[in-house]
Amino acid sequence: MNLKKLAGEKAVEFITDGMTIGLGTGSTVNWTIRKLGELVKQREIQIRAIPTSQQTSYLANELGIPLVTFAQSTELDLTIDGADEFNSSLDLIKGRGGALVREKLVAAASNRLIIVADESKSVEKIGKFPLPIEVVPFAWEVTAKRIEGLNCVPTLRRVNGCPYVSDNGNYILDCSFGYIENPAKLERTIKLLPGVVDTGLFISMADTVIIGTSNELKVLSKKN
Ligand SMILES: O=C(CO)[C@H](O)[C@H](O)COP(=O)(O)O
Repeated sequence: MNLKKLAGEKAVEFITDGMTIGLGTGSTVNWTIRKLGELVKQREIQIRAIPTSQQTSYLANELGIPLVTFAQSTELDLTIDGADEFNSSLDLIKGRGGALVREKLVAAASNRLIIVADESKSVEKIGKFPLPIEVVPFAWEVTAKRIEGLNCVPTLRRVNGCPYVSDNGNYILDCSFGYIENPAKLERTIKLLPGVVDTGLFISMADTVIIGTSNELKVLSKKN
């Protein structure tokens, strides 16, 4: 069973006619986007979408999903996206796919954030994998040193030996903090450092997580 497909396709049920939605990035939300593309093609639903990456923009264009920008709409009804880790409070780590800055901007402009993931992304404490932090390329070495001072090991993300460059023209540092005891505090601390654009910590942003497990689909919702 493809658990990413299971969770990704389920999320389409939350999209209703006339919505303006945010489309996340990654292999799980790609299933949502493909399913949505079928509905749009069959004229079963009319929506507009803002993509969180070039990659998602290409896929949505290929499927005929109408795209807009924040110039047309500054408020989104719903965003559907993936995650690298989530805990029972629905705090997330995102950004392994490199789209964290736009993903956070789109999520923050949305009335609701739905995360789609397979069960491997569920953790007791976030921080199992390195935390992606997007930084300005200028003086990135200095920024990395400052982040290192917060007790972690930052590694510049590379592709074929060259620094990975995000859609915003920035670099990404993958930072091994180990398990993060207080994600909200860490987020505030990192964001105060010069050179940091944003972090992959998404704290109190997700409303719902749809999880594909080998037995069933599980839905976690924010406790109000
Ligand atoms: O944060 C992300 C990209 O920046 C992705 O949503 C995250 O990496 C999950 O990806 P996948 O669904 O392929 O496992």
